[in-house]
Amino acid sequence: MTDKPIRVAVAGAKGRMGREVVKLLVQESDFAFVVGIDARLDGVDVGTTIGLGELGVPFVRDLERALDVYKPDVLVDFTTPAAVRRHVEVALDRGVRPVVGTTGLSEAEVEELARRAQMRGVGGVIAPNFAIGAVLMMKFAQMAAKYLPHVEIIELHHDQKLDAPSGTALKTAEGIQRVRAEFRQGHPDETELLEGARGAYVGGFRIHSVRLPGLVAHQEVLFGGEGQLLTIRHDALSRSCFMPGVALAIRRVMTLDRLVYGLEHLLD
Ligand SMILES: NC(=O)C1=CN([C@@H]2O[C@H](COP(=O)(O)OP(=O)(O)OC[C@H]3O[C@@H](n4cnc5c(N)ncnc54)[C@H](OP(=O)(O)O)[C@@H]3O)[C@@H](O)[C@H]2O)C=CC1
Ligand SMILES: O=C(O)C1=N[C@H](C(=O)O)C[C@H](O)C1
Repeated sequence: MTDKPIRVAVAGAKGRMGREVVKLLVQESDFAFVVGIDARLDGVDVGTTIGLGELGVPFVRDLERALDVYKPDVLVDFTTPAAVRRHVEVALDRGVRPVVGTTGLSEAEVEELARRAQMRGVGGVIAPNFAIGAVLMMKFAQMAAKYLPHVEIIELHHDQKLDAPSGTALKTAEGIQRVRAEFRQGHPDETELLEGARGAYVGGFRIHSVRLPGLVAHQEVLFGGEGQLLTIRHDALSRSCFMPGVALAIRRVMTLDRLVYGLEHLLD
């Protein structure tokens, strides 16, 4: 007996990440791409819109209708910080498992969504970064912070990004805060001559956000100690680097009975 393919809906299918996800879904035989969600392209074929040729898979304007009519097992979401929370709620309430790459959810919102998933008995994955290299960068940064607690994060992204700091930078900071006793770095009398010069303050250290055309997604975590510096850096040079993580999440979410935050929870 062959297993049935996993039915997948994609919110944000015509965006930079959504397009890559659609390519992934049509390449892998254990996935069936059933519907795209887009407010402005109701009824239009997703494939022709994103240059993949006719796929026979429509865009549907309304998320509720898309889930009710096409009955996906999984909703992949790469949309915007403004849309993502409601999308996850709608999916969970219908028993559809969310796999979310969209950033901008606060820790409190993630906790609230995890409670909702538990109440409904539905699995889900929220991962601010699906690239294995970025997951390792966050892990290495957490290891280093225990021994080198003076740290600054610099994240660099393309200039169309809506949220700052990035979800990856915030998750890196959360991990560091778990192992670093809180203290305020730098000189106590330090003054910003230009507002924002020292970046965003989180638990005693700083996150700096750079936005430029030409960049994709990059992050450095810098540690300083007496007579030494350690830099941990990850560069996403192409959005294809996120796809193995997305594929893993779609497959693994089918067996989860809770919502997990971070790809690391799906790795050995
Ligand atoms: N977790 C990870 O590994 C990664 C996460 N990201 C995150 O993914 C998100 C998307 O990034 P990216 O693809 O670059 O962004 P894009 O702006 O290229 O794509 C977002 C898409 O979502 C659509 N959209 C907006 N609102 C809705 C809605 N309510 N319903 C359905 N579709 C909607 C947009 O349509 P329109 O333009 O018409 O509004 C657009 O097509 C960001 O939050 C980003 O930080 C990005 C890369 C990796
Ligand atoms: O918007 C992006 O591009 C990215 N967003 C995610 C984030 O905010 O961390 C992941 C990656 O950095 C690319």
